[in-house]
Amino acid sequence: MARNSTPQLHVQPTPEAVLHDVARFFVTRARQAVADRGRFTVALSGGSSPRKLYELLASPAYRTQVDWAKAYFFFGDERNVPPTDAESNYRMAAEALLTPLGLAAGQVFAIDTSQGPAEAARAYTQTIQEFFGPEPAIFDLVLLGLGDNSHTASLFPHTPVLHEALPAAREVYVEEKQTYRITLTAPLLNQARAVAFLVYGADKAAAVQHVQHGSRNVEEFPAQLIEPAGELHWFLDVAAAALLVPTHE
Ligand SMILES: O=C1O[C@H](COP(=O)(O)O)[C@@H](O)[C@H](O)[C@H]1O
Repeated sequence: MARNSTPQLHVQPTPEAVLHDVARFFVTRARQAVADRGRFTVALSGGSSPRKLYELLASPAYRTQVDWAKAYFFFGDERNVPPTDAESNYRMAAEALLTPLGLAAGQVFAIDTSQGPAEAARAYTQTIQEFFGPEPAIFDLVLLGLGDNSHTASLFPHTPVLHEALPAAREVYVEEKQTYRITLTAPLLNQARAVAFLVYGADKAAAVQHVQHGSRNVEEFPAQLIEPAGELHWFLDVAAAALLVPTHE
């Protein structure tokens, strides 16, 4: 598949400004997708960084700008916990965005962890295939975060899922956290029309630098696997961008 993944950098002075930048990008992509294809499909990220973005999207300033009835929400990864658990990516997104928007049940596709990680991954692969039908599963937008160890979604360093060649969901045992997670594979994430990383804070600066400018080593820096067929955007604050060499455009 042709790659179009020269990263487009969007650097803002504060995390709050970055969040507004991503919210505007989200709205633009949602409106464009609905105009072009009649619906908007998005894979949400988890962890701590996106909660404020989701709250912003549900706030009056942004929620009126999207036809949410035509939006379909998936998850890039999930922890192997019930949806009520404080660690659940679904719970975070539901509290901050999905419940406030009052979406219909058929618009939100959570990863069902009730049967264990392997079955969760198998079932989620099937859920995605059934939603997209015979067409390739191409999300209009994939939101991603970046761990300070350069993981993204739940593509963690030195895990077998980094070598998965199929566009699918897979379980992964994360040694450093002594737990399973479920993640979309890099080939599936890379089918997206647009991928947007949201990264802020000085603790992420080294990972940002390694992923973007380090020598290629996907075992150490799994986010280097993200080379989408569509656009690749990095939304950073100055602290997270601090180790990038400035370029003059
Ligand atoms: O574990 C996760 O971490 C990454 C990065 O999260 P952050 O808390 O450092 O912002 C995130 O992309 C992923 O979805 C999440 O499960």
